[in-house]
Amino acid sequence: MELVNSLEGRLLFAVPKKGRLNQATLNLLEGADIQFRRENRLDIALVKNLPIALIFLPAADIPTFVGQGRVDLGITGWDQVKEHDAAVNAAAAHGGAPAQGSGCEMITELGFGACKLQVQVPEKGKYATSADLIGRTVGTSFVSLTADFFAQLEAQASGAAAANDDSSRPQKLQTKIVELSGSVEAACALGVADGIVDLVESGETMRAAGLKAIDTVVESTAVLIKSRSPSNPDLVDLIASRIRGVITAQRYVLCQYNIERSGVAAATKITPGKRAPTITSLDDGWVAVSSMVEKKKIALVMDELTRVGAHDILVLDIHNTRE
Ligand SMILES: Nc1ncnc2c1ncn2[C@@H]1O[C@H](COP(=O)(O)OP(=O)(O)OP(=O)(O)O)[C@@H](O)[C@H]1O
Ligand SMILES: O=P(O)(O)OC[C@H]1O[C@H](OP(=O)(O)OP(=O)(O)O)[C@H](O)[C@@H]1O
Repeated sequence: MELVNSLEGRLLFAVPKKGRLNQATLNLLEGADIQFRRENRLDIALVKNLPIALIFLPAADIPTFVGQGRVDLGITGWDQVKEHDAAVNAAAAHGGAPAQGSGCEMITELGFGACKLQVQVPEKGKYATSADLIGRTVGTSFVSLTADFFAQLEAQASGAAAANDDSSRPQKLQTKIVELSGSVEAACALGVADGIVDLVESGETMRAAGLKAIDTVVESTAVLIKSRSPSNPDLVDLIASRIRGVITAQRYVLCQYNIERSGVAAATKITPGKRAPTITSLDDGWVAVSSMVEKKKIALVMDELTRVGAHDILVLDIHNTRE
């Protein structure tokens, strides 16, 4: 109770308490110098160097807390935000109200937790397209997105205008959606469902279960989200800017090289930098160039730089950045 009282005046920031997004989120917080010590089993941690409290929650619940404005900021999967959105809109439609959305605003993608929510069916089974599953049973943890997806398919199949908003979800879906909380891939083999809607990253889980993907419902990455009216907008901006800086540092390396002035135009085409390269004059008509390069492209960039006459090419890790 004492800890709950000490939340007064602090920006509340929800982070995944376990699962796929937990470790990458903790690394991001460390990079953004958000210092805290989490007591054993406690789901609230006070940040030592900023007026922030971290709230450790399941990734699936974070859009609810942020959407209702109970928590100011959150990190979760875009799939979870869209699922919450779909659930809120379906509930509003059920009560006869217009779609109102989840109340979560995306600030930035975070560059980890990439996966796709996909329709999957047995590899050697009789279903080839998602439309073949209309009227059948589909297992998923994402019941609202799945219901919307099949509502659209059913509307298209019945010749009705494509349903773009959730309020046009038919009262009674022909397709039966079965809610499963995990190990969804087991549902087809065990006869619980004809197809599933589940997350795919490498595809290993899917293939091991003898399934194949036939459609994509949502493409997802981890995102930083905020509520519509956060308690301290300046602090939200500060955190967003620190986090963007860390993400950029993770994505880029600094490439430095020397080249004769006559080769600079060709070389800086290869390394244009994030904004522009830094060029410093050296003696004897040579220049030193320093430029940010995407980590995943650096080997090719070094090959090309060598080809246009660059020397002494160095690649340095970037610890942090700020725009
Ligand atoms: N294989 C994956 N690769 C990349 N990101 C994933 C993967 N699986 C899940 N995610 C992302 O991580 C989020 C949380 O999934 P995760 O399975 O870790 O949840 P969890 O909180 O541990 O819940 P559960 O108890 O249902 O497993 C997902 O919503 C998705 O955005
Ligand atoms: O395509 P892949 O790389 O194999 O990843 C996909 C799997 O990862 C997630 O599950 P997770 O392992 O987090 O456990 P869960 O099934 O308990 O949610 C997801 O639900 C899939 O099952």
